[in-house]
Amino acid sequence: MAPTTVRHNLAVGTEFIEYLEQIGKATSIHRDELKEIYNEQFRYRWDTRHPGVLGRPLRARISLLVFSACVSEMETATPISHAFYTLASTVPIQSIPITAGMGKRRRAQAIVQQLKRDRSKVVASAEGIEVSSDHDVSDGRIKFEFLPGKACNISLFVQNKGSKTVTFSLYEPLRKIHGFTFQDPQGVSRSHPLLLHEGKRALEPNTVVNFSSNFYGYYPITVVFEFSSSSSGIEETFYLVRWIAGIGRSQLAKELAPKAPYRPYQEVTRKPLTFTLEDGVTKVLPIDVYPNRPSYTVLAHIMTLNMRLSVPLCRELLNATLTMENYGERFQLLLHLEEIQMEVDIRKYDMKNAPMVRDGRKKNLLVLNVPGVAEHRPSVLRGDHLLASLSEESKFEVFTQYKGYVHAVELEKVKLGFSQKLLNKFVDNMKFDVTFTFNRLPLRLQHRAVTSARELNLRDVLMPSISYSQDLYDKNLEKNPEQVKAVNAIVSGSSRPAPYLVFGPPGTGKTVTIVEKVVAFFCPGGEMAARFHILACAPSNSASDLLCERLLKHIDTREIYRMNARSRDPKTIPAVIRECYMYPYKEELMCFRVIITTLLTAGRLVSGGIPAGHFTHIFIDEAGHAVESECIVPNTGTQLVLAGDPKQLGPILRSPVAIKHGLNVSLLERLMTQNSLYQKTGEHGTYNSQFVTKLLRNYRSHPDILNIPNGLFYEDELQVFADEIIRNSYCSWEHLPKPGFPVIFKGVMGQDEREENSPSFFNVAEIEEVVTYLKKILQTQGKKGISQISPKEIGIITPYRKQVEKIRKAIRTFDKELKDMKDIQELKIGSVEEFQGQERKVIIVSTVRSCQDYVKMDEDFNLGFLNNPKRFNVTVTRAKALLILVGNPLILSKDPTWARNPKYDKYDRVLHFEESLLLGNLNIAGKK
Ligand SMILES: Nc1ncnc2c1ncn2[C@@H]1O[C@H](COP(=O)(O)OP(=O)(O)OP(=O)(O)O)[C@@H](O)[C@H]1O
Repeated sequence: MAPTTVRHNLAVGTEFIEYLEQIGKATSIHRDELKEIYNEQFRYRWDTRHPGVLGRPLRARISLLVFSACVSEMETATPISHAFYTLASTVPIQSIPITAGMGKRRRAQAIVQQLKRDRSKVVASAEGIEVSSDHDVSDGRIKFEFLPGKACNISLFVQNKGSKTVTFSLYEPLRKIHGFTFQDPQGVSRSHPLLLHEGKRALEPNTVVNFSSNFYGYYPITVVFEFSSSSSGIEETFYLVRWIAGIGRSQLAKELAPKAPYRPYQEVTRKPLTFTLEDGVTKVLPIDVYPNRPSYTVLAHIMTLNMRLSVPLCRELLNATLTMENYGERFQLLLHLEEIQMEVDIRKYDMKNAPMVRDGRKKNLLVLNVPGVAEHRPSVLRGDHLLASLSEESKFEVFTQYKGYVHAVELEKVKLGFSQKLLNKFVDNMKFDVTFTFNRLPLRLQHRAVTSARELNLRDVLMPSISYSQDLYDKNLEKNPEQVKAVNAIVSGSSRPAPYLVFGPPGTGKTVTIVEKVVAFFCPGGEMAARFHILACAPSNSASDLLCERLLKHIDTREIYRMNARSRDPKTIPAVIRECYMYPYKEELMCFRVIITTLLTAGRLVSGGIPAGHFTHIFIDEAGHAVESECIVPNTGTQLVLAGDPKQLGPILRSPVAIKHGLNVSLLERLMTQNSLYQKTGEHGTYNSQFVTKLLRNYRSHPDILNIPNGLFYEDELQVFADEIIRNSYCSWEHLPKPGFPVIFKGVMGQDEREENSPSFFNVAEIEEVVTYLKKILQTQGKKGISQISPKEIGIITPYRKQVEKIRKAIRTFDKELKDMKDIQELKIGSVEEFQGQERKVIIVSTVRSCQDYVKMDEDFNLGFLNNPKRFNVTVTRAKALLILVGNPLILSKDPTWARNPKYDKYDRVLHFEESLLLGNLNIAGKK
């Protein structure tokens, strides 16, 4: 039987009204006649049994369904602050004309338009009617706490404090949530309405909400109350809405609860400033690799002053096709646009009246508390600077801005080096207005790279059309497996001077093939090795660390140098590759066979004067994740090898304008989609292996883990080649809902919360599940053939930084069993970005999102898992043997990627997810 969701009921209800119109019975109000039509004619029309709506006056029921769906649509479509619910007190729902030509959707929209006027009308008392409870919070919200397994009763009182009699005809939850039941001593219904006489107080509750759940979590429900009163002989219907939520928090959840209510940063608006700048004290000497520009706030200013471009010329440039002639200018403009957005974004964090104190150990440093800095909001790194002015001077016409260099970032505190002039007059708790800045070095390096592209003659790399080395290429290699083909093509330089691309789905060995195998080939020691110098890069530190760790297995440590940015916190570097921060002299650097660094830090090699042509090969792993201008930061015109997957995370950018004009398309993706050398040709649509190799053998995951991404993103081309013992190592795990199927979806009714100034979200109910599963995994030692697992073989992925921080705290600080466990620090907890390129035997994912209101925000700011197929893809392809997904199925099922499962129709899928809530545990693909 089809499930009776609100939406489904709405569909059936409106369909039935249409049917009544078709048979000329639309105006019938006779209950028995409608009942008969419904049961005898309508209900079994298409062999689908529609839900029973017997026993209630049908029309009224349908109108309430229409109303319910409208309110729930409003709830889901708009952020709370903008969701104005106006109940058409002047236009009763029943009287809205429903014309035959009007589609269901339009009809619902028409009603929404009438309802969306004033939320307060459905919250506050109307006609003197009040719906209240002992648990009222405010704004129509009723929250109560519960303990798992213990029933709770919440009394609701409906009272008439007005001056005329009102009829209370119905109450109904908008959507059924497991655990809630309603008791109603007076049996209010449309057929038995209750008259509420004016001024009469309710002595006993009209409605009792019973709730119980065996699980902690956040269980919200929306209840609609229907009333009517007559005015000048006309009967008017109106509605009140109450949002009721049961909250169950364990001890851990209480410890992780918001430290203070969320208060978004207020933009500190200031009049135009006249100030003198007083430089501070820094340990890190800024290097000028490219002329530093003043900070910009206005697009026209940049274009006219710095690029000498008028606005129409900018528009023309942005819309033009990318050529070598406009390459530098176009990318510079895109980078400027990105910078403007960075400038706008960082202004949100500026602080007013922020106190500073002297550092306890180093008296020449001042300490500023910056909430959110631990999660890079704002992003403040060692070597960056900020500007501070004395708050008491801010009203002066002219005042001094002190430049404070960041010496250290510790949790929420930033230690700053200011000039002696400020230190001389400083007393503890002196108040400052603080302006944050961002480090322009990455942008400057990219400006330098794109402007010198033409000068360095990179046409053959960026717009390749030929290869000089055709005869070097061994055609026989085509018979070999893809990895061998790729290695040989690179070694023989088959694509030169064009870049060689290695792309393929997750776990197909791009990193291994290209970096480990090729680099190892070039570095056997001896005479041959002396000819080769390799630069291996990746866009992020975690991917570069991974390259280094893997190469260290094959190459002598003395041959490799992992170059880290000075701003990098040494504590974040894996122990095996921890390096000192002093850069070796140029001559020393040039002796290393392999240098590994991030793309941007590679700019230091160029600044440091490493001659063009020193590196024989430049490898870029995770190239799909890098902005094109980042990819050419290290480029000196040598053989470039790009490894990546355009279906995984792309470049992360802020500016919608820069994104619209292509800055979010990586070099790898541009070549693959726009350059004929890298496209499929011939009858069978094959790639030219002289320039590109596509890897299709997955060496990482169990087939059931791969199944969904394989179908969704790779046309089921991926083949399973993962080691059988490893991939099956959790198939007999006792906690699998379906034995042999190592994917678990754990449905959790949680709440996405924020705290203090941090805009990032967390969800404590999900953290509890993550911790519970983690313990189960770690406690499964040698049972039923499952071998002991070390924390370093487990990864926890979540899209929000706050959730990362809270999960870390839960595991490393609060949980008594976990915090002292051996190697627990090695358990990686991070964002999807930090897991790109990584793999673990077991992956636990916390999706966090539990409120539909924020989904649009995630989409706009490129956050979270919803509406983000690339992030979904990276997340679900990290696990080798066991994947556990923890999330709210009601929210996730609304996302096409999460909900996509061709085996179910729309309603089944919703039921399927809802069932996971009821059962507590569901194996997502296990139900066939
Ligand atoms: N030829 C091979 N034989 C056996 N195992 C392999 C082979 N190539 C790669 N692997 C293994 O497969 C796993 C995935 O490899 P790798 O990380 O290089 O994949 P990738 O394509 O770079 O993945 P991602 O797209 O997720 O970054 C690793 O554990 C690696 O050791």
